[in-house]
Amino acid sequence: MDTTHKMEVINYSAEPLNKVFGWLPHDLEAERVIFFPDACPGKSPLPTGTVVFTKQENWRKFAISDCGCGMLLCEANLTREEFQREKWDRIYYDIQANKNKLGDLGSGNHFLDALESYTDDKLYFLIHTGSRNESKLVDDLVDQPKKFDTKFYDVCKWAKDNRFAIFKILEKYFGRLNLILDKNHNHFEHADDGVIIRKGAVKVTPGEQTVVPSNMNGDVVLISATEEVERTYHSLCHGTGRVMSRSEAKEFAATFDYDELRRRIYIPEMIANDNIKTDAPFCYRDLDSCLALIDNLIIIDKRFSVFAYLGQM
Ligand SMILES: Nc1nc2c(ncn2[C@@H]2O[C@H](COP(=O)(O)O)[C@@H](O)[C@H]2O)c(=O)[nH]1
Repeated sequence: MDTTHKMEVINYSAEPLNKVFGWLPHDLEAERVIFFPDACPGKSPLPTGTVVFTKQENWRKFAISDCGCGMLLCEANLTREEFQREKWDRIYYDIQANKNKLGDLGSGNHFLDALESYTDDKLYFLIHTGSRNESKLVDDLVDQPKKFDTKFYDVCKWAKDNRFAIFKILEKYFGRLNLILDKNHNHFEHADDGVIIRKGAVKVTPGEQTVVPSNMNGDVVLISATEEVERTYHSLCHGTGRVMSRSEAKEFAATFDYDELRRRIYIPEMIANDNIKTDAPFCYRDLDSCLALIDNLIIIDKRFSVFAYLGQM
């Protein structure tokens, strides 16, 4: 870390400041860094759940990895009772057939959930996926600003098209869907005299809605941003974040009750317990304690629970 560079830090996470600070790249020179409740280290240069405002010339190396990844929330013109497991199985095979092309959900933390609301009887879906291998196309361009920015926008467009390709597959089985929102949480934005990098964080203006999921067996909330998001470069978190690494999760998985999980949510049998062990519910933080940390930034509009899952395809 360049100790001569003064960096303002806002910590909305429950983690101690010295811990989250230690997750930042040693050569980052930021004016301001915001850690959200989902802050956690990952494979990318910046930790997940982070917003950075920097004037550093070579900032692009910090913006790479799963560029354009985001979440799409939509509503069916059907009731929850009209959901059919057979259709969910067929969606699994349709998505699997799209490996390495549009409509590829991918593995890791990416998922497709069927949701039910606590306040109405409608059927909802949440799609979380990104740019798959396309994202790597920007990695070698970090020292070529124009090419990097152009390719980055292309990759974000691909990631959005990817979510909409899955949306189309859902429509094939569940009829016309109404889009509620589609938000990219891995991107950059040129600002007046610097750049804002959002890693695992969405852009929101006051009054705008976004979605915060927690885990495959946890609740999801649709929230609106308050005026206070002016303080966070118009940003909010995109999840609750991991509490343990994938290797730690493998140890926990040995005693986890997958039968109980499968009784609570429908997971097609093609997805083995072993496949979901590093993304199982115990890997993630609790939703309500995360929301409490940002209660001045949000209004909760709607709450859902997950009742069917697809992932690790
Ligand atoms: N509803 C679900 N939420 C999930 C699932 N797996 C993870 N999560 C939450 O989403 C974010 C995704 O974050 P990312 O950093 O992996 O992009 C994560 O923070 C969890 O809170 C799931 O299967 N269903």
